[in-house]
Amino acid sequence: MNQVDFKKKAAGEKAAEYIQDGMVIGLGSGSTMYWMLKALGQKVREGLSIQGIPSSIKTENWAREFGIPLTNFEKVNRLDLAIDGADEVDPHFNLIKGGGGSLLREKIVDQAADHFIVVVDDSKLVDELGAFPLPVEVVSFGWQLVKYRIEQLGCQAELRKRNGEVFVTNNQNYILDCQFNVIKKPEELHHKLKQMLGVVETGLFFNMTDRVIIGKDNEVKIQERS
Ligand SMILES: O=C[C@H](O)[C@H](O)[C@H](O)COP(=O)(O)O
Repeated sequence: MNQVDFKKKAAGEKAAEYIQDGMVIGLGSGSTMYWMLKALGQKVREGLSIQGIPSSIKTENWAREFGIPLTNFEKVNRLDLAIDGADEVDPHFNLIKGGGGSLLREKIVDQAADHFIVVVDDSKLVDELGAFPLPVEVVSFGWQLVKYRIEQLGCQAELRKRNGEVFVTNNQNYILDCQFNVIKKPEELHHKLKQMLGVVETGLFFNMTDRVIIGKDNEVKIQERS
């Protein structure tokens, strides 16, 4: 395991400690969450009684592999806690998410929770968002037009591809990765983007995070919303 994975593992395992008996948990996506899910699976085997709602097909598969009981929004309409990774975290707890393409389901799950914990390694901490290209989920029809309009806001947008093929989200949409370099006003940018027909959701998460658990070289640091 490399040093970054080690930090992700430490943050993910720490987050699992916040899960209490009887809770319904939002299960975020990504490689840091893998470690949280693995640790949670162990707790379930030891007798912890919880249910989770996964925010991606990959997370659902991992949760099943680790024996985590699952539920869905047909059965519950609020969650006690959501835990999720992030691609960037600024000092105000604004986030960029969606590096793995799961931002829409993540936002639905994370917003439904009473409390929201973010798990990251320390490379994700930034002074200002925007060096990481902002993922924006768009409908496939007319994506070129949406790309053109987004670029008028001052970024370079690129249709996400994986192995030469267009990347399709779990919701059958496309992702435009928008290189802004610096995002001065995340909330304002989010609203501008959401007004564009064809934009489904943005990877900007704000006013949601209560706690950030950060895996560092030899420790795990916890920052709480002040
Ligand atoms: O779509 C993916 C999610 O927003 C992830 O939570 C985010 O990309 C962080 O992933 P990782 O923990 O693998 O760096």
